[in-house]
Amino acid sequence: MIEITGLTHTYPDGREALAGVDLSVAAGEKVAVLGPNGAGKTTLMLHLNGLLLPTSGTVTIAGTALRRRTGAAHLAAVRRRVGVLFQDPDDQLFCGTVRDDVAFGPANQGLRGAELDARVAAALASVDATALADRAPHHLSYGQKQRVALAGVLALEPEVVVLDEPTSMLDPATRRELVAVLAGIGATLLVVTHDLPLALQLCPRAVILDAGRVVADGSTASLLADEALLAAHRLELPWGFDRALLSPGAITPGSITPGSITPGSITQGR
Ligand SMILES: Nc1ncnc2c1ncn2[C@@H]1O[C@H](COP(=O)(O)OP(=O)(O)OP(=O)(O)O)[C@@H](O)[C@H]1O
Repeated sequence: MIEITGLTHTYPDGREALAGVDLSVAAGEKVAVLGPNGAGKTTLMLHLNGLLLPTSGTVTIAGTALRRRTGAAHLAAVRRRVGVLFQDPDDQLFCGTVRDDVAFGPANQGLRGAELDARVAAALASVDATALADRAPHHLSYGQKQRVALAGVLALEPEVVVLDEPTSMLDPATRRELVAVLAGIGATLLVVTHDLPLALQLCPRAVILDAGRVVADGSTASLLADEALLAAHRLELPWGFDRALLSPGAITPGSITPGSITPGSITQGR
């Protein structure tokens, strides 16, 4: 589904944020993208739907390649397939009501009438935001905005969903509910996060990015169990984290339900 080869990105001021990234992700995989501040995670994410284009190298989504000089038709094809949830939901909420906001993308794709209404209702229900449909997005709390922004992404029924720090501002209950929603998504999922328990809960596979390169790629549990690897890349499990959760088979996709592991149960003191 995602094939990235030799991807470099240098910003106009000369800063090289990606220095040769190679990454393959199969359809339906859930992959966490970990790494210290400034590693290039957001820059990588912005290449997945062509918001940034490679300085060199190629990003191929379901067979459509994005290169330095990619045309509008290729960009549109990729953007139909890849939904991106930005770290700040205010970057993607702009309509007068939540319902209109969630409808915006599918309406742009040509959906109308009952079909559009059903798509919006299903997306809002999937993030437990049905009751917010008539509210003004700019009046919502941060966590509510984030759920509505996710509904807007899911309403497009993307094959790939990319999330940048989806839990950074959520209270524990909202976080737990979001994890359950994301665990149930059939799409290929890439999650950029500093929340290592989230990576473990949601993503069987993780990559560590540092200084613009992939420095580790493997099962999330095995990467998080490698204390030297974590220390080398400024990654830390939360205080009190139960290392038994890193044992093979301790977390399975089936164990993630709205009532399962919470950040509290993982980090509760020892
Ligand atoms: N628009 C920009 N212009 C110039 N440099 C940038 C720009 N955006 C990001 N950078 C630089 O590119 C590098 C990678 O930044 P990026 O935001 O991709 O890292 P990140 O891994 O997402 O970091 P964080 O965990 O802090 O969000 C950093 O050195 C950053 O300062």
